[in-house]
Amino acid sequence: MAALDLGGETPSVADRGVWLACIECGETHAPFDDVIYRCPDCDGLLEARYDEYPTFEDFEGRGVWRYADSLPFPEGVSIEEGDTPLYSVPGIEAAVDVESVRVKHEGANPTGAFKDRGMTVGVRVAQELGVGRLACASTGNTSAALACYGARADLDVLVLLPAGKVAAGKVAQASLHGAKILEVDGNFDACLDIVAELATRGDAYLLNSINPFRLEGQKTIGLEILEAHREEHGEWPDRVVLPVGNAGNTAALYKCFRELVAAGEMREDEMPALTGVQAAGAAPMVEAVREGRDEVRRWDEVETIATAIRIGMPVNAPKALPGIRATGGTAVAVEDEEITQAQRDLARDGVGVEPASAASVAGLRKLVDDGEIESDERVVCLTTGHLLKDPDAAAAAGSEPIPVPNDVDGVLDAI
Ligand SMILES: Cc1ncc(COP(=O)(O)O)c(C=O)c1O
Ligand SMILES: N[C@@H](CCOP(=O)(O)O)C(=O)O
Repeated sequence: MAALDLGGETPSVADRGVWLACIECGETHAPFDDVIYRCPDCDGLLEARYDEYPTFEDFEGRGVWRYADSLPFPEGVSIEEGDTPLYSVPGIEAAVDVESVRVKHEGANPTGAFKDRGMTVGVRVAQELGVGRLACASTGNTSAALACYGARADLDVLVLLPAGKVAAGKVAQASLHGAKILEVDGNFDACLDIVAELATRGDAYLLNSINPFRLEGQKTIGLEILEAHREEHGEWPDRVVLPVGNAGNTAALYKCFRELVAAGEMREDEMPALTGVQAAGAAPMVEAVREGRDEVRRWDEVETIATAIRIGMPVNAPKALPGIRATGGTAVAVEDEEITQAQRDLARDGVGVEPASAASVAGLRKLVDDGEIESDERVVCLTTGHLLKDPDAAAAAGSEPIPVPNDVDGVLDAI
């Protein structure tokens, strides 16, 4: 372990080696005395900090909790999340002019999305704080994961969904795991505004990605990518391409890389270039990156087939934008048709994903075509959720079943 910090104030309130620091003013706060989501002094986003940052040698075991030395607890409310595959995708690799493409498939998590990594940590923190009710706003996957992990921890779960805009598989998951589901006549951002207000009033513990402990769990995506990529290629990837909604993963991966720099595992100039992809109909981060702005402008009207990333105000933008810049990354918007084509291409390589996940591959293709990604780069695309999350989108992207009569000749005619 390396006794290094990530900058900012030396903590006055360290608790078990972990504390919260404001990314804006640097003020530090005890993590488990009170429930806080933002800096009480300046309203900035909070980040977990530790008195030591582990090296790869310190990790043992499997899944998210293999990385317990970089998490706030030695174990969590776990159903064996993490340890997802880093697939080769020969068809995509042949079609895209880069050195290599690998796909980190987070659809292989217990509830079929990366959110489980955040919830195994976040729900453990909720237990520590002794809260009674967990809550989130969701485009679907967060609600499925929170319902599942809340059930496992025997805690009440409340979820607010944008009415009519959440894929069927996700609502079914939240429902069966026992969450109370409220459908709001508004988009995801409106749901988040409401649930954040409930949390501030103390009516629920918020487990969206504004919660800094959620992102601690999601940091392990980066650790797994780096370990697996180095094992296969002998080096870190040059670039990680990922879909962006609330920008939690972008923030978490940047934090992962910075902690490895702090631990002496990685040089700053080796951090993979974080490359965010949004749907053209919901692209406030892309707009900010392309216009060189430090702040994201809220989009009130958002629309895309990739309902998981139908988000107009990414709450983690103040963490994610610096990550994209510091790593030499970029951001790009893709059309829904490009997303659907990438979903088909991934499926032909044997990787079944929901539309938002396919955005990463669509974005890679676009950036290569535009000459923004070089042919000598080793790239990892993050696919964030399983195909069955959104069966309607999958069926629409696939081919229609052919009705045939009940006899061999009829079947032979059809083939
Ligand atoms: C399947 C899927 N992909 C991507 C995202 C975007 O991730 P983030 O909010 O971390 O940017 C989400 C949710 O936001 C999601 O559910
Ligand atoms: N895609 C998300 C949107 C909410 O993101 P979060 O990471 O802030 O919880 C979802 O599945 O709800």
